[in-house]
Amino acid sequence: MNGGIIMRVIIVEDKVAGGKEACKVFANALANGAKVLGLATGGTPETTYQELVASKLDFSKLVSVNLDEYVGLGADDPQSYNYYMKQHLFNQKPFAKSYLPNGLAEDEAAEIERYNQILAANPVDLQLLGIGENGHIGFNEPGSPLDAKTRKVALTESTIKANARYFEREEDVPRYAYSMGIGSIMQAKEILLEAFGAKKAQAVKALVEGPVDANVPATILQKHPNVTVIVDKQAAALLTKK
Ligand SMILES: N[C@@H]1[C@@H](O)[C@H](O)[C@@H](COP(=O)(O)O)O[C@@H]1O
Repeated sequence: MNGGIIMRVIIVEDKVAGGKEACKVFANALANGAKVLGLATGGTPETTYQELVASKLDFSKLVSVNLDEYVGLGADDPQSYNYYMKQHLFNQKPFAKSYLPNGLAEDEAAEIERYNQILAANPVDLQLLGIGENGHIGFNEPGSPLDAKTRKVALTESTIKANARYFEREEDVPRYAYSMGIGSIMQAKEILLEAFGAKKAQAVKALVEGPVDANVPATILQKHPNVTVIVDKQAAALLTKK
């Protein structure tokens, strides 16, 4: 239970409508002086990025920090999250500075430290999140410590399978990633989580109605004071209160 904090849940027809709602949340954050945007990858935020690209919003004086990156993939690798961000947002709407973990860093501990320093120097005003079918956020898989900062994480089999659609073969999906920890994510002043499609319905039910449970990492968001959840009808299907 969330101790009285209300999570705003917006149910939309589909992911296109979801992207439009999300764009409003971004516009509002910018109007309120947001300087640092926390960004996410995956299929879910694609419509949001389309809306942001089409909008008049200006990110040229803002900083972005991303949640995660696959260990072993460089920024020029089409499957990397660095590449994804350039394709979906940065090429069209550049920021003053955009940070992602470096999947090719030789010294992993130094890379984690570097990213934590970036986050300390750039507190996130609005963090965009998707959600894994198993309730993961970033790459914080079930059982992740709820107070962790950036770290190297092993992907679960379910995440490897879910993300295999972006790779030629399932064997090509990296087994590790650098991810902002749940503690880092919870530092954001405001959080916007999106979920579209029936595969996310169970995770969304746990997120909105379940108890806080480290086995469903997203449920910790119930303890955050400013969370908006945008879901389509399919992802909202198991919610009891609509
Ligand atoms: N690390 C990412 C998450 O940030 C993302 O939210 C999730 C869902 O992805 P999708 O939006 O493609 O369903 O999967 C990946 O594992």
